Amino acid sequence: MTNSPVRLEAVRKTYGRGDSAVTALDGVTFGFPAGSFTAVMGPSGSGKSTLLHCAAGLDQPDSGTVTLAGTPLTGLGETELTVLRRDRVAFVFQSFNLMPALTVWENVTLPTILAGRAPDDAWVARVLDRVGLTDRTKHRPGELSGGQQQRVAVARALAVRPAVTFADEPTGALDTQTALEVLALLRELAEAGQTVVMVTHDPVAASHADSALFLVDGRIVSEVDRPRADAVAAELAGLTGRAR
Ligand SMILES: Nc1ncnc2c1ncn2[C@@H]1O[C@H](COP(=O)(O)OP(=O)(O)OP(=O)(O)O)[C@@H](O)[C@H]1O
Repeated sequence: MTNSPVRLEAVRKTYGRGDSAVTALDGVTFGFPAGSFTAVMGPSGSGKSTLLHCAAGLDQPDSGTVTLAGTPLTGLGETELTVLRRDRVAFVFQSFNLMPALTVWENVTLPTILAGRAPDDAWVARVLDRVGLTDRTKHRPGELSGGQQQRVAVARALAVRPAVTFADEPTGALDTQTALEVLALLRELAEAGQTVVMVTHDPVAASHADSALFLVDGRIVSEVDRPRADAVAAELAGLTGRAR
């Protein structure tokens, strides 16, 4: 775990109090290796999104430590966290958070500009081509379909070429072909040395990752290397029976 851009140690997270308390993460220790593409899987309510949010510094664990891009998050102020997330991390979440007044091209290049760097126009054009939006670069989000907006969000994350990309169901709203292009782009990021952590319910999406990590009741219960879709589906079917 020495070279882990994302490391969790004994991370616990409980929501609510007393009788209604829910332990979402129950002592998770894991290091996501540099240059790896990991699918986080498990039954509904097993803690996948909570793990992603804690790992990305969007949510704070009750105990344990998270180290992101070499920086321990414990004790960081909101401003330091914001700068770390802006400069080193990309998010592909289901809520797209696109800027309605900006064009597709402007949305995709905004994080790089905010980080004080010049966008790599050739790379941005390539990413937009891969998500099938080359002819939409001057459109605004309101002029696009839901799936197209999600593709803009994916392109925006990939354009930054961050140290770590967190993706929550990145292919959920996409057609099969576009989903495959997005997964291939995530794979490319990992091959270029970046670290990709993807929450998904889809065994086919997980089969594009280097490994699949399985959660049950807030604990990591297994990991499958070079996951095949059928093996992932079988593992999930077995775990669903064990969930509370
Ligand atoms: N803000 C919250 N307040 C109270 N309970 C929460 C909150 N967020 C999550 N939980 C609970 O924590 C547990 C883990 O939730 P989490 O969203 O991490 O699961 P998940 O594996 O991502 O689920 P799904 O696959 O359904 O999206 C669940 O029991 C959930 O109800």
